Amino acid sequence: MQQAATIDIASLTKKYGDDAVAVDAISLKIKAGTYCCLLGPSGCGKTSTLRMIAGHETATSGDIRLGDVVVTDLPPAKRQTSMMFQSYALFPHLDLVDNVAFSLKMKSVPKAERRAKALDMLKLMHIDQYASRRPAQLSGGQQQRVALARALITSPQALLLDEPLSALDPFLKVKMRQELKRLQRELGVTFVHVTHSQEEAMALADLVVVMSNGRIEQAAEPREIFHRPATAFVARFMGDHNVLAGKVKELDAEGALIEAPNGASFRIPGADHLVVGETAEAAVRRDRIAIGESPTKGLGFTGHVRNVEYRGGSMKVTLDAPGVEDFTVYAEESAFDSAPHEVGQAVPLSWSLADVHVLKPTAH
Ligand SMILES: Nc1ncnc2c1ncn2[C@@H]1O[C@H](COP(=O)(O)OP(=O)(O)OP(=O)(O)O)[C@@H](O)[C@H]1O
Repeated sequence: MQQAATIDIASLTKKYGDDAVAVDAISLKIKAGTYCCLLGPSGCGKTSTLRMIAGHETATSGDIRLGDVVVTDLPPAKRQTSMMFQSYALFPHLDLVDNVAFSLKMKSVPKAERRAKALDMLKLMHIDQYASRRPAQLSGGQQQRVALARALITSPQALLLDEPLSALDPFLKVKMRQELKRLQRELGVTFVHVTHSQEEAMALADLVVVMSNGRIEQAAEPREIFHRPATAFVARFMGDHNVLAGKVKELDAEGALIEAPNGASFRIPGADHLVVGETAEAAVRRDRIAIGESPTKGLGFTGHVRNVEYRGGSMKVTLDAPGVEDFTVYAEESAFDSAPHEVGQAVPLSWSLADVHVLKPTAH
């Protein structure tokens, strides 16, 4: 059984050249035995962060600790981490046992011992029956299991995975996702997994780290990210909220009234950082909005239906209104069917104040 280590990242920065800041002074603690997903759109800095943890990229400034050891300037082989690459990077001319045993060979572990250990790892990944095959004789999912076995054979304290599921078809993706979770649970090792898929991060992670523009927007458990997105970026990126934005017009005991451009106004709950005259943002869950019920003042508006899509079990209704961009409602299928709405139709939308969540100002 591997020993897990806490990964402690302090003010870590990566610059490529003089002005391209890929990772901008991020700090993050990933406790030992955590399944952590680094999530964000292309170019947000997640791979650079992972590669700095692995030692495949140098840090421009800041520190990385693995357990009690500052590893920032150590070469990859000295870090007790192991990385699994997107391309699997298997040796085509070696059978599975030799592929998996390769790093032990580099460490001069005797042949019988390294082959026995490789076979154990293939058993752990449920592919020992193919031990004498070469990678080309395996499916994509099986090749990935070999790559995982190879990454785990050195008993790393942390396993680093760069988009490990992106090459698989959707069915296999879900199956391998369950395998990764099982493996992490059984081994108890710290996993850091880079993905651009919200669904993948929500399904796998104990800790989801949402990144944008080289910074961390929010690091929290999946349910916290879903129910309480910290910023407008997280609310929009996770895709289950609408963001309402405008200037604070009035503050009272119950909250605030914000005025969106073009005159629409909305009520939001109170928050310490709200100041009259300054910009405020709030999120409303897409599945908590009623279509067809006239709103209480400030808790809804009248929108024009722009598009209706079937999602299976619910409809995705996109609406436009002055001062409101890209407003989306997930309407339960039978409710929608009992009062269907056509494209172009004007419909009242409403929600309750309890379903409005105030967002923090975005960090940049
Ligand atoms: N070797 C490099 N030289 C110069 N710029 C780089 C290099 N590697 C990455 N970058 C830049 O740094 C930024 C962050 O890249 P990074 O690969 O870390 O992002 P990412 O979130 O992993 O993106 P993706 O999901 O597309 O892989 C991007 O703007 C990218 O263009």
